[in-house]
Amino acid sequence: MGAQHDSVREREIRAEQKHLDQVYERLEEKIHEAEFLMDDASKRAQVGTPGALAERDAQVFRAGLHLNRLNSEFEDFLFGRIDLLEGKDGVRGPDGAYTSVDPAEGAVHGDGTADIAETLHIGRLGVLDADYSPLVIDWRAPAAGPFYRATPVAPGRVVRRRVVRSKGRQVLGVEDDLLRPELKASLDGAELPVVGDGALMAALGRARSHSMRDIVASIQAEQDMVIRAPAASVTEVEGGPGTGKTAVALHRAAYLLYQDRRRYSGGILIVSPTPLLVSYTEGVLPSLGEEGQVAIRALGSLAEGAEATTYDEQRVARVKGSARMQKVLRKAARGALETGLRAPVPERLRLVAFGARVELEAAELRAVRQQVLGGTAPVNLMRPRARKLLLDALWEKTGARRHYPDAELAAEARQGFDGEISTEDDFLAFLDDWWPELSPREVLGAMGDEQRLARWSRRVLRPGEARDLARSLRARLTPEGQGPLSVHDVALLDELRLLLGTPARPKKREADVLDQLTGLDELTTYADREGRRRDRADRLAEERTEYAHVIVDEAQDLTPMQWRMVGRRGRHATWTIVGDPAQSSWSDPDEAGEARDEALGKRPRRRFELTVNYRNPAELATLADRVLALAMPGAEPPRAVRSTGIEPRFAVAEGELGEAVRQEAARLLEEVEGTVGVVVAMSRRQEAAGWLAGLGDRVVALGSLEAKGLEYDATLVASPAEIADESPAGLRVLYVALTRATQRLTVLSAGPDIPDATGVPDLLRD
Ligand SMILES: Nc1ncnc2c1ncn2[C@@H]1O[C@H](COP(=O)(O)OP(=O)(O)OP(=O)(O)O)[C@@H](O)[C@H]1O
Repeated sequence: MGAQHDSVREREIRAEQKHLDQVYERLEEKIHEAEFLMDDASKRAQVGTPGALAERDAQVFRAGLHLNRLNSEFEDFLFGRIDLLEGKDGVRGPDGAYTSVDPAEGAVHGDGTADIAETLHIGRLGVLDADYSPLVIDWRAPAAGPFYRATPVAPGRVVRRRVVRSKGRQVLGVEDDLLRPELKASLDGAELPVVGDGALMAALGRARSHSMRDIVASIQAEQDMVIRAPAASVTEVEGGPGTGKTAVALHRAAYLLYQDRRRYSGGILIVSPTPLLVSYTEGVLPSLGEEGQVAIRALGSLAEGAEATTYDEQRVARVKGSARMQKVLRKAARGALETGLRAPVPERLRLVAFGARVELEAAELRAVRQQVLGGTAPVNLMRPRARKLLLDALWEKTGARRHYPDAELAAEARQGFDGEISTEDDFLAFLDDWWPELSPREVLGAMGDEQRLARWSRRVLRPGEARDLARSLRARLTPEGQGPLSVHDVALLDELRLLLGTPARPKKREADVLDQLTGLDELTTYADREGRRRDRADRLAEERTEYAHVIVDEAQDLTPMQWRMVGRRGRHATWTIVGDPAQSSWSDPDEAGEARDEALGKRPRRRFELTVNYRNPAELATLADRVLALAMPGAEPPRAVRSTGIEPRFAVAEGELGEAVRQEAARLLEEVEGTVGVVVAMSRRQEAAGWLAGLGDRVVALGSLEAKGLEYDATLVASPAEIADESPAGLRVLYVALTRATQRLTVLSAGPDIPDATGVPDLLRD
């Protein structure tokens, strides 16, 4: 039976190889065509006739795309196949495939036999043969839907689903799922063979590296519903750890671009909690053939120019993230004008005008300032009005108006007066000191002064909170606001930018016509393209302040102030929001919920739930579920899809914690092929890196908040009690730490964990 099975497998691999050869032959033809078209197009671009751009549009675009993606050295260009019964209405779509999801009336014969009427191959992009029948269907096309959606309960027309594994041009293996096992199906007159036992398990068991892989070959039905959900509104997705929320969000970005490239030329923003998660996930979209239009940014890098990676103590983070900061910042932006940040605020204005001295006293100046600040415009943009009202007051003071009974003459004289004064150095210097153009950093720096901040935050923050906030700002920033920002400072800076107003920016560089053709600039080496991809992505992020679609990953962790910052970037956007309340490290979910509602406005929402944990084996998930029960009583954990038979290990640090961590990490490195993550309390983040020195780059140390979204073959969680005690949301943070491993988990206890005789810490006991 085994030998026979092997020969079936080999025969099936040969059959898929034949198809793949055909695909590559066709692709080579397309490359030649594309090169010819590109060449021709660039000649026409040099001639520069007005119609040139329009002429070469569609076909060159497509050819360039093929070329670009083909050169991307895909490991598995073609990865799937479905064998289908005839479609119900016999109608075929533009790609040549039947459009109906349901089988035709007579597709299954009375004796339970059926013929395969259609075979579709699914790949990273669509390829048509010379007579326009599909050789490969793009995974995002409607015809590919059944590859992901069909289940044995609702198979539709799908009889057999096959995952084809290939490397370069060589087919390595096939794995089949039979969705209608009750049928005796035949293909070209022979019985339909079935090989292997499922691609999903094979994919899940593979060792992990420091970058995430795409899941195109094994997207599951509940995930596919999210990926292909219509984009007209807000798509909200909740699911426990490992349910594929991040993977789904990334695949959705690729799907949306495929669906409506024109609309999403406005850019897709993916907001990620940490730079670690950004670098872990940023390879997925290029592997799906999508690059330029998507910017993945960490929360600490969302405001222009910021690159924050440091975290505040929880106590301070709670204040900085709170919606109450809006009021404080508003007061600070206005109050900073009166504090003389750069030079003492002048108390009076004295000038000589029309041959006489004119003067405005402190009280008069204050009245002008109050009048201007009564408006709602950003503070820096009020400067012209302040200037105008000063001139009004000065003009009144000269008494000159009375000398000109004729209105026309008076207006002329006034114009002369304004012209004279407003170019005078003394007046300009006064204005700079009295109404300086403030930068967000300057105001943030000014908030480091305890007395000032106490004034600006009166009746909004408690005195202790204001003190903590001022101290935290002063510890990192100079009084001018220079110095490293914390992740939570960035949202404050962004809010200040809004309150202060940005001076007009220089005009954007004209977009390069060749860039728009996605491909003309791609007739280059891979390394070249990588460099350019980064340049382009950077440029995109610099230039865009608003996006057409915003995807928020780990949405449960955004503070109210961060929701405001993200919301500003998607005022006219559609949204996809993925998260898990049970993993939230924010202490006041209600306040964050309100800010989220405000960011999303009245857009209709579509909700989805993901229920299957693809990451953790059941043995590890069961342990994590105990913490979930404490962190969120009554919450339903996701169902772990596989089991390894390997239970978590419990160890106790008898001596120094660092030494024990090192030993246990070394042990895990022996046991797994891929990566090991060592999760410690945030306060131990620095020293933990030192503990692991010399163990190689397969192992990394992480503060508990940095572990968000990441995964490792094995995880070592050092002192659960320390992690849980670090903040009011500590148990949820511990739940995150315990759900990072794909194979093995070691829990290392120290004194505060109160381990029992078998080393199980108090928090994890049954
Ligand atoms: N359909 C699938 N096929 C293969 N692998 C999958 C599938 N869905 C998810 N995975 C894998 O499961 C792991 C968890 O996915 P992901 O990180 O997207 O989950 P998550 O819900 O974002 O988790 P967390 O909430 O813990 O951050 C990843 O390794 C991902 O590749």
